[in-house]
Amino acid sequence: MSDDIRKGLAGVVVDETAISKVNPETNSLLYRGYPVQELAANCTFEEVAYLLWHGELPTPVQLEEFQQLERAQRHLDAAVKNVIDELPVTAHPMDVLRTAVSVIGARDETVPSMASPDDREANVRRAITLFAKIPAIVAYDQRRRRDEDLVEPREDLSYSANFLHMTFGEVPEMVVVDAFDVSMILYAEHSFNASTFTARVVTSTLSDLYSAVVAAVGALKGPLHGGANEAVMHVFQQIGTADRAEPWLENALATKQKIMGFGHRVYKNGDSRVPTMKAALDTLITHFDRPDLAELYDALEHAMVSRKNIKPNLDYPSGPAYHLMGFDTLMFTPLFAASRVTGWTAHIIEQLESNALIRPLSAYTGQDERHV
Ligand SMILES: CC(=O)SCCNC(=O)CCNC(=O)[C@H](O)C(C)(C)COP(=O)(O)OP(=O)(O)OC[C@H]1O[C@@H](n2cnc3c(N)ncnc32)[C@H](O)[C@@H]1OP(=O)(O)O
Ligand SMILES: O=C([O-])CC(=O)C(=O)O
Repeated sequence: MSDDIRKGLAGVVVDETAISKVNPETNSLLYRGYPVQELAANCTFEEVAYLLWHGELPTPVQLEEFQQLERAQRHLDAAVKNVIDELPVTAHPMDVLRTAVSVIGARDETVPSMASPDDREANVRRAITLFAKIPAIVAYDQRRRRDEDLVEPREDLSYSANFLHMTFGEVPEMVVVDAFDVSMILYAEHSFNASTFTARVVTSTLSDLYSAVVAAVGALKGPLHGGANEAVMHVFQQIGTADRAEPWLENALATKQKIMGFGHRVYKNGDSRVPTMKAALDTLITHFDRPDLAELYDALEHAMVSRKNIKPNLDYPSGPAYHLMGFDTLMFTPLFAASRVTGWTAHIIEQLESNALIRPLSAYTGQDERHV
């Protein structure tokens, strides 16, 4: 292969962004200049979503306005519910989410048939709509799989408390709500990752915001990206107990398996978000009295680091954290999507503000010219 080819675009800088900075040298992540750890410690997910779209944290008045807009749109529309009801429970929840977002987009009459690329305000409005409605879709999908009825949203609750209320029919203790909110903040944005880049490619053709988000959901589903948080839990279930982690890993590596929740395209020395999510997981482990899970987590991490020197990524602590919160394993990647829709839509808006069609070249390796 020619040296000019950068398989998987590894190491290629394709555009500028002012939304987030991933720095593997300092192992840091900034959203609009703020370290993500500081945002997780001091802000709510609603404030972080506002920051990603607008570039600044909201004033109290701006936050109030945003919350009113968001809380008023939290219900699941009948048309979307009917489409979900038609889908078999064998469908992966990411397929359900992808379909539901597509329905919301097709029903939004404000989407111009000929793209009007620079309508920032309309796109922020659409982003807030998806931000508000995705929790209802995800919560309802988990409930219908458990043969439970839909739970209506509550406007008096924060984003995270309401998400958990719609999923479980009650607001759990604050320690759970806080851990969930931290996970939403950490998952919100990560520069040109595969799903965000997908959204930017779709946007670059002057397609609409919903089409870009639908495509991004599809990209996030794969186990090399967002699907890894679900896969981590399957791995934990397969291994069972801490003493089995090392032999399990030996066998998995001998059969050339990728170990889910480990490794990263950009961070080669650990993921900047892991310590914060691991602290949230530890709080849940103490709260639910599950030292066995902590032992398994540590044993697999230790085995992987000693054997391959490959460190965990964010999906490694978030998988077991969502498990302890009570989510079904299949729902983990939609939770990632519920958060990342903020980053995706911020990038869609940024792409439109300085658009160039994304269309790379390829080196042809097929047949020389021939004739029929
Ligand atoms: C929030 C997120 O989306 S983070 C990513 C979530 N995805 C996962 O957890 C899936 C598991 N991880 C992986 O598959 C990879 O680490 C990726 C896809 C995330 C990154 O991959 P790349 O940057 O392409 O790394 P690359 O594949 O070049 O890996 C370099 C070497 O480390 C190995 N490696 C990397 N990650 C892993 C892993 N998780 N398990 C086993 N080996 C691994 C590769 O096999 C390769 O070895 P080789 O040189 O002997 O062939
Ligand atoms: O940046 C990446 O390639 C994957 C990732 O961690 C994310 O999207 O959060």
